Amino acid sequence: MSEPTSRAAAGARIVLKDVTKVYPGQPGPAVDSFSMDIAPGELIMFVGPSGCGKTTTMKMINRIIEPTSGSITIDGQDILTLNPNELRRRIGYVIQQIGLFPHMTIAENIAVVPKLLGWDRNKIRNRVEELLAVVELDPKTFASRYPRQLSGGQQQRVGVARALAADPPVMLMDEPFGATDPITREKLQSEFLRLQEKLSKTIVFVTHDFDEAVRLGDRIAVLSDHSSIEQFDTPANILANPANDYVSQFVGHGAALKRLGLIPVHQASLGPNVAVRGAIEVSVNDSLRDALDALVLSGGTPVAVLNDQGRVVGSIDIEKISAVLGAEILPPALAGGVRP
Ligand SMILES: Nc1ncnc2c1ncn2[C@@H]1O[C@H](COP(=O)(O)OP(=O)(O)OP(=O)(O)O)[C@@H](O)[C@H]1O
Repeated sequence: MSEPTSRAAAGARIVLKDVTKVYPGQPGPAVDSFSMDIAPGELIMFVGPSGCGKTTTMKMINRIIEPTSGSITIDGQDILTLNPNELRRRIGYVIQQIGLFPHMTIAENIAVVPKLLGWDRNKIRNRVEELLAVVELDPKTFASRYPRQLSGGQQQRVGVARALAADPPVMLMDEPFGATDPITREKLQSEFLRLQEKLSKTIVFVTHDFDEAVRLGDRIAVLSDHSSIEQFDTPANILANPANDYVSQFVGHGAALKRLGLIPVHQASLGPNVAVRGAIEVSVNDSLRDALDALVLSGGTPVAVLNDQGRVVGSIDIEKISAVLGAEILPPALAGGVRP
């Protein structure tokens, strides 16, 4: 198991120790002795098949489900000693079904927790406007609309804004983008990543989708039945070294390509400058997967790499990409096949 990833953070540390849940009348535990240490500001993905216990594990953190045994602390405080309502106000919660109140406007939906906390009207209004802007919905257009007057993706953004309203240190997200189409989903994921860069919440995020876990997670917990942790590590480490066959199955095909998607071009040692021809070029901040795409389009000819100012700072070819991953990833025949 890897060390928690470091990120200067506003979030809280969450420690689960031997947490078990046995539902009444069930022969075995849904979650069996689950332990995990989550650092402040980490974005942790729970990924696993339907029924393995992801949601049950997550919902014990805000006590929507009460643990049968074990302990959960947030910044050292045992959650069982806190009033559940107070606990839930300190934890943002976003679910796939969104759960906006249909008879309330968007502004009123976002204001639910601040109102419970007794904020004054001005403070609430300012916060609502700020949050709508954060999730890229124009307050003038959207504040007074009702949920049914928004698209699914827009409603999901409101769900995120509502969970952020009281600036909780912890967020729990249960398949939040699961019901959206692939394009909206990718957009919401990118927005969410940008947001997390700024906010550094501690986030537990449940998904079925391993690619989503790779894209978003600081660390991924691959879970099997009873919430058993098969591997808990960074996306790059899981892709490079799946712990067992179960994890390999989850990673699926194309592990090398997925890894390339995580590594920026500037981590490769670049070749000599080449002239920019047409649109086939990449930025130092693009991923090596983008660079590979560009190389396919260029027919294997080295592709120019541009810096933030648009100046050519070098070139990239298949061998430079392969060198970053390690020689074993691309078989020599393939690497040789596209050599210019
Ligand atoms: N209220 C309940 N009473 C009895 N059994 C339950 C209850 N809720 C969940 N379970 C069972 O506990 C196990 C774990 O369920 P859980 O919802 O945590 O899984 P999951 O991994 O989140 O699944 P999914 O991805 O389908 O949401 C399942 O076998 C499920 O049938």
